[in-house]
Amino acid sequence: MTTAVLGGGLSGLSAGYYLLRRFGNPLTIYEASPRVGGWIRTEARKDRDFIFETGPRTIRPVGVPGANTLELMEELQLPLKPIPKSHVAARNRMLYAKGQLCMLPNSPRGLFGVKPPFTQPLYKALLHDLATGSTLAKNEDESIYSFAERRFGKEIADYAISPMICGICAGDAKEISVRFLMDGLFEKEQKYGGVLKGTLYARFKENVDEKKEGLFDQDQPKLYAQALQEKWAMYSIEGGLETLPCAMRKYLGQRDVNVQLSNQCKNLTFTKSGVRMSLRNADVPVDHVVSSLPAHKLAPLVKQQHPSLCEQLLEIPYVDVVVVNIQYDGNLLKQDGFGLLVPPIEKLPILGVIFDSCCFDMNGNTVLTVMMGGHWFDQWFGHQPSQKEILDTATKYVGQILDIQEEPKFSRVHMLHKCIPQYTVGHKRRVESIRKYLRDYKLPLSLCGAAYDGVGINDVILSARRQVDAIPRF
Ligand SMILES: Cc1cc2nc3c(=O)[nH]c(=O)nc-3n(C[C@H](O)[C@H](O)[C@H](O)COP(=O)(O)OP(=O)(O)OC[C@H]3O[C@@H](n4cnc5c(N)ncnc54)[C@H](O)[C@@H]3O)c2cc1C
Ligand SMILES: C=Cc1c2[nH]c(c1C)Cc1[nH]c(c(CCC(=O)O)c1C)Cc1[nH]c(c(C)c1CCC(=O)O)Cc1[nH]c(c(C)c1C=C)C2
Repeated sequence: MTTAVLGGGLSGLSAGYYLLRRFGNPLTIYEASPRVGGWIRTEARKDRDFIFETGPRTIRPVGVPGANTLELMEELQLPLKPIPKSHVAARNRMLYAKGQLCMLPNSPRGLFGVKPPFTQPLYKALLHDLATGSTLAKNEDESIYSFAERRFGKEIADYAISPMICGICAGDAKEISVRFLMDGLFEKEQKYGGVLKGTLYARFKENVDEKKEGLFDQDQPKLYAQALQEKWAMYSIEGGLETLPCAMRKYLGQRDVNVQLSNQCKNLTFTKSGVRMSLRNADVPVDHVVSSLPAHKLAPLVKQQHPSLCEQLLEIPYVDVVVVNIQYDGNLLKQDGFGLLVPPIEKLPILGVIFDSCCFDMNGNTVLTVMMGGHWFDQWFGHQPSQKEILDTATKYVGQILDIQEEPKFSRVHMLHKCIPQYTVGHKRRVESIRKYLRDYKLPLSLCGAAYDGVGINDVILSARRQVDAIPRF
C-alpha cells in the first residue's frame, strides 16, 4: 500500500512514524516549507549560551497522551530535561491582575486564605458547586466560561479559567467549548449533578479509565514509569524542542521514508483507486493520504470535489499570536516561577510572559517570552505595527509587571499567523461531522493534527497514532 502524509510538523512526522510501523514503505511526507517542525522552532544562540523557543517549550508527561509521547522519545533516544513537581517553575504560576503580580495557589492549603486577585477563599467556589444542581440538558455543549461561572462563580471564570485558556490556546473562554479542557468534569456534572460530587464518585474508577484507552495494556513505556516515579511536572529536550522533529526526520530518513521539503500539496483529487496529489512538479497517485495540515490549509485542497467538506473545515477558526523572545545579562527576576498570565478582563495587550530561564538553565542569562494577540490580535495589532513597536510594547509591560527597566541585550519578534486552532462551542460535533463525511464518501483520507483532537504536543502525536491505527488494511 502506498501512503503519503501532508505536512512535516510534529503531527505529520508522527503520522509518518506510525505509518512506517504499520504499513512500511513506500511512504512520502510532503512539507511546504524548507524545514520540518511546523510551529516548533528553537533558535539556538551559538555565540551566547541560551536558546529562544518561538513555539512550544514544555511537554507534560500526563496520562495516555503523555505516556505515548514518552514512548516515542524512548525510541528516538532523546536526551530529556525534566522539571520535577518540586521545582519552582512547576510550583509557581502567577497572574498579573488588579495592578499586581499574584501567586496562584499551589497546594490545598491555598484554598482557605483570601489571596488577590480573589476576594473570597477558593473553597467557597467549591461550596458554590456543591450547592448548585446541573442545569444543562445532557450532551449539549457550552462555553468553558459559562460552565465555570455556573459551577464556581464569576470570579473563578474571570481570574482562573479565562487566563488558563489564554495560556493554552490564546483564546476567549467565552467562546471556547467546555469540552476542550473540561470534557470529563462537564460529563460528571451532567451525570451526577455537580463537578465535585461527580469527581469524588468517579475517583475510584480512574485507573480503569486509563486502561480503557487500550494503548498500554501490557507495559507502560519505561520513560513514563520513570517520569511517574521521579514526579516530573513537565520536560523539554536538550538543545530545545526542535530537536524532536529533527530527530524524527533523521529516524524516518534512515528507514527510507522520503521526506520532501519545499513541496507544497496544491490539490487532492479522489479517484476510483485512491488519491492524486498535485505537487510541485508532478501529480502523484497514492492509496491513502494522512493530512496533518491546519484545517484552513486542507480546505482549499478538497474544495473542487468536496465543497461542503471544505466549508466544514473552514469552520474551525484560528488565531494569530505575537511571540517576543528577550534576553538580558544576569538574573533580573525578583520572583521565580513558570511565568505569568494576564486575565483578559484586565484588557492589556499581553497574554502572558514565560520565565524561560527559571524553567531551564540559560547560563546566568534572563530569558523571557512575551506572548500577545491571540483572540484579541486585531484589537491590539490589527494596524500592522512595526517590529520595534511590538518589542516596545513587550518591554513596557515587562518593565511594569516585573520591574525590569533595562533594554534587552537580545530580542526577536515573531508573528505566528493562524497558529492555534480554536475549539469553539460545537467543536467536537464539527470534527465528528467532518470525519463522518470522509467515511460516508469512502475517501482514502485521514485527518490528524492540532485542528481536531487537542492542541498540545501530546495530543497531536496521539492524534496521528489513532488515525493511522484506524486506516483499513487493503
Ligand atoms: C506559541 C505556541 C506555543 C505553544 N506551546 C506549547 C507548549 O508549551 N506545549 C505543548 O504541548 N504545545 C504547545 N503548542 C502547540 C504545539 O506547538 C502544536 O500542537 C504542534 O506544534 C502542532 O503540530 P501540527 O503538526 O499539528 O501542526 P503544524 O505545526 O502547523 O504543522 C503543519 C505543517 O504543515 C505544513 N503545510 C501547510 N500547508 C501545506 C501543504 N499544502 N502541503 C504540505 N505541507 C503543508 C506547514 O508548513 C507545517 O509544517 C504551542 C503552539 C504555539 C503556536
Ligand atoms: C499566553 C499564551 C500561551 C502560552 N502557552 C501557550 C499559549 C497560547 C500554548 C500552550 N501552553 C501549554 C500548551 C499545551 C497544553 C497541553 O495540552 O498540554 C499549549 C498549546 C501548556 C500550558 N501552559 C500554561 C498552562 C496552564 C498550560 C496547560 C497545561 C499545564 O497546566 O501545564 C500556562 C502558561 N502558558 C503561557 C504562559 C505565559 C503561562 C503562564 C503561567 C504561554
